Amino acid sequence: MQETVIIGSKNPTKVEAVKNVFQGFEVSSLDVPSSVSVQPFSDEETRAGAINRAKACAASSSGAIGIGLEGGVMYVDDTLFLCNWGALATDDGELFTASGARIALPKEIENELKTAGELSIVMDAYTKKENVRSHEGAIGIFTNNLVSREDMFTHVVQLLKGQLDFANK
Ligand SMILES: O=P(O)(O)OP(=O)(O)OP(=O)(O)OC[C@H]1O[C@@H](n2cnc3c(O)ncnc32)[C@H](O)[C@@H]1O
Ligand SMILES: [Mg+2]
Repeated sequence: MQETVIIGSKNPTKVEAVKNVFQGFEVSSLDVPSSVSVQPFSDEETRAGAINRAKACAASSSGAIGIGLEGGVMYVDDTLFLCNWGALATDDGELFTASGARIALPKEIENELKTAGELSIVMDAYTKKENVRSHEGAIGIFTNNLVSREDMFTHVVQLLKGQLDFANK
């Protein structure tokens, strides 16, 4: 029987990241709530969103591995950073979490975010593009396309799968 992995998002950057790492698995996507704010503003809240999504996916289908990936922002001193968290939950109660690479956001973006409330809105306005969050993402824009949102999430999913493999070897 093929093992099933359910990713708690329809965002293609997240779905592709899971497919990149869980090759040979059946990967499906499910739009589940993160049950945190639409724009998490700390590591704790972003990680909680990832965990909520992973647990909801694992609970949705017997024997499935659930994965949650969540984007947020957090301050280090007075600099706002992009942060991302992932969680992997199994239906027998195992839970692993990992965070992604961080990059400082320009002051202009930080200021706009205070008004707009959501980074996706700010990024589309800033780049004059549509749906940056489903393509290169903010991390792609601010690394001049060297690291895309899918690349960053792929690394997070590798960190999750690696921990699962280590625990079950
Ligand atoms: O459909 P879901 O899975 O919710 O995918 P999303 O793109 O909304 O991603 P998150 O909810 O995980 O991200 C939380 C918020 O931060 C925004 N965001 C996070 N990373 C971003 C990025 O790299 N580029 C643009 N917006 C980003 C995103 O649009 C949300 O407002
Ligand atoms: Mg979202």
